[in-house]
Amino acid sequence: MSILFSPAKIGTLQLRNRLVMTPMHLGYSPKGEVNDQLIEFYRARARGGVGLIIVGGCGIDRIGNAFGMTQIDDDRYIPGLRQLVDAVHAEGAKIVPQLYQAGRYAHSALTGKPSVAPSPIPSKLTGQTPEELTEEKIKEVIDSFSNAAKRAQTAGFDGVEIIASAGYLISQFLSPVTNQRTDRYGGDLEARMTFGLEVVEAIRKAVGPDFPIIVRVAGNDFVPGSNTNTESRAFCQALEKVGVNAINVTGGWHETQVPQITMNVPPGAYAYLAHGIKQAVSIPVIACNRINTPELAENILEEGLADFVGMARPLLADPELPNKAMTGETDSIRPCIGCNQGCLDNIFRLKPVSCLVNAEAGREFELGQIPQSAQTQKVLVIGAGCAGMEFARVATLGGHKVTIWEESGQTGGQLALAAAPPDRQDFGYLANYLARACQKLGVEINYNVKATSDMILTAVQNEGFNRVVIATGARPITPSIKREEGVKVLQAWDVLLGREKTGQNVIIVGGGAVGVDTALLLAEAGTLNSETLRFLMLQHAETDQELYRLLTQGSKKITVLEMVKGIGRDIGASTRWSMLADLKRHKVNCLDNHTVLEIRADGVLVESTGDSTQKVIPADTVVLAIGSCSQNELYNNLQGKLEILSIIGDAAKPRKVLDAIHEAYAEGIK
Ligand SMILES: Cc1cc2nc3c(=O)[nH]c(=O)nc-3n(C[C@H](O)[C@H](O)[C@H](O)COP(=O)(O)OP(=O)(O)OC[C@H]3O[C@@H](n4cnc5c(N)ncnc54)[C@H](O)[C@@H]3O)c2cc1C
Ligand SMILES: Cc1cc2nc3c(=O)[nH]c(=O)nc-3n(C[C@H](O)[C@H](O)[C@H](O)COP(=O)(O)O)c2cc1C
Ligand code: SF4
Repeated sequence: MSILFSPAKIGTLQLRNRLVMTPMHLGYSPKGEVNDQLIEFYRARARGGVGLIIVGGCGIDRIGNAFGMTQIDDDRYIPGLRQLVDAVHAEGAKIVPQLYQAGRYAHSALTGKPSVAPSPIPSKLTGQTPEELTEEKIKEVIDSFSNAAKRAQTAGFDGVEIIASAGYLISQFLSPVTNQRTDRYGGDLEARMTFGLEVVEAIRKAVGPDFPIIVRVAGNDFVPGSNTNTESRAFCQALEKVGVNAINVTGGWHETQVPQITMNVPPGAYAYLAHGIKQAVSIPVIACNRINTPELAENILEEGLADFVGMARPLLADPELPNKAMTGETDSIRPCIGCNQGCLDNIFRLKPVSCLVNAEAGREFELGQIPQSAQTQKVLVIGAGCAGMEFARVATLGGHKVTIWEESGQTGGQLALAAAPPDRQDFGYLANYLARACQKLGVEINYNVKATSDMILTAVQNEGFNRVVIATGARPITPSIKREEGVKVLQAWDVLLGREKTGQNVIIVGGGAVGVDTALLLAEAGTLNSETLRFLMLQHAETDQELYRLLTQGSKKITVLEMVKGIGRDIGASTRWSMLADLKRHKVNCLDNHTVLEIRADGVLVESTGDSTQKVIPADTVVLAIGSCSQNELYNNLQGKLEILSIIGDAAKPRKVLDAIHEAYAEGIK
């Protein structure tokens, strides 16, 4: 019997299961309103079987909100909010809004007003200095919280969640780093809790004793000098005393230097934070962050680390995850791979949230169901990378019959390369999902078939294909750099796939994502593996310092050379900083603004863009990571010779997985 799918309560609120969709600010409400896009997004998640939906941050005022945020700061939003509630209720799920005030994380360029905070300490996120809240203004913010909660109740929501995590306003009051007040809101931990507790008390007064209140806390701020799980436990105990019904435990602040939700965070890594809180309170506790499979969720509940499990991005990636888990179809769940490329990176770019693996996310209203074709087409796809497979999946669902020819002996194409560096294995899960989906749908994949134009034309003639899709991807570029004999010159793709071995002194030419990936893979050589680390730690065999050195200092000397300014510029903002920090940790020498002039027997001759000085950097191996070019010859040769011919993914233009998947989806529903 599954614990995850057993009914449970938060206060008076009866839920059909213990899976909670944690809040995501989606950027779907340009004017703060509930609209069809938002309603259909959440309706799909409710239909998918989740127990409770927490609507992503809802602005309680106009000084602490963000772009495209759903607003709950005015009665005029109530009718729209009610429509949202009704849609979710009709699908059997419950729904609460998250009441959001960002404090010094709000940006004046978006709100039009200076941000506010307990103390005027510059924000690491915005670079702006907030205004210190006077006691009078504090009262106004508390009123905004309680008025918003009352509106939520009027709109028919099943409760509210208050955000006291991630470095937003309430966490700013809780932390000694951001709260330097000398009045009753500042000082020791008890005083710093005052604001948060007053918010809860005001809300409780506004909504009455039975309306469920959840508070989202940071299980550890992961900010030097700020609160840890110890202080968070004390806060949660105080929250329980003032009538909070559940605690939602997330990780650290946005400004933390400890990755929170990137691909390198091990699944379920932060469940221990929820457990720490659970040991201190008797109200239900929700564990979250990178809990990306139902099996892991079940395990967390089984081990007693929490009472509920939160998932945000896994439900963006696959709204049907709960239903699929309940019916034993876990292997058809489309996995969230923690890339952030469609979701969080979009928020940083002030764009609405989408998803790399799910082209429908955020477009449920616009797209509806995959249209069923009136006439079944026989389609030949060349290439079983993510573009070819996603096309095949979607076109088959639309009623077509698809055959794929794949040159190699496996599916996934470049996903195998993207998955090769340390902590990037999730790309492999996407490849596995697409291959399984194609297999289940009866897509015929013929391996070890290198298509030529003649073969395609013959197949079209003899086998009756009425449509051909070219999804042949890309190949790495070999630059025309002058080379002397003697230095080993390899392609990054071959190194990543283990087809070629480097020496000990390696220069990587190209500091984009592929160069960074390759450097991180090579930097692992000769470092401690996790099993040995665990053994040495348990035995107290080495000092922490020595273990850190052994984990980060491998056997190779690595230099990354980049012609223009900046390393890893094509990596999304939410992930780039963490990968650059890894390069630094591993002492990878990164030289941007350096052009390679020659590859010589003794190393590489480079010129600095700034002062045009030249030097030779010694190396025994040079690895090329300077980009890729489309494999579009088939398409070019076949143009005009076939009735319906198209080209998708990297074959059309080398880009990213998101582009390949979304383009394939669009082609698939044509
Ligand atoms: C090291 C590396 C890291 C990357 N990291 C990321 C990342 O972090 N995020 C991201 O979004 N993107 C990343 N990318 C880019 C991403 O992997 C590609 O954009 C995407 O996989 C392209 O998919 P595709 O299906 O269009 O092409 P491919 O994956 O190249 O697939 C093409 C397929 O066609 C087959 N094929 C080619 N010619 C023929 C033929 N004549 N007959 C039959 N079959 C043929 C190939 O064998 C291959 O399987 C990375 C790429 C690399 C190399
Ligand atoms: C695009 C995006 C927006 C988010 N917005 C919020 C938010 O408004 N409030 C909040 O508490 N957490 C927010 N989060 C954090 C998520 O609730 C969740 O804790 C995080 O994504 C990790 O969980 P997951 O791995 O299940 O996605 C957001 C996350 C993403 C990716
Ligand atoms: S974009 Fe990436 S991280 Fe975000 S939900 Fe989709 S797969 Fe997950």
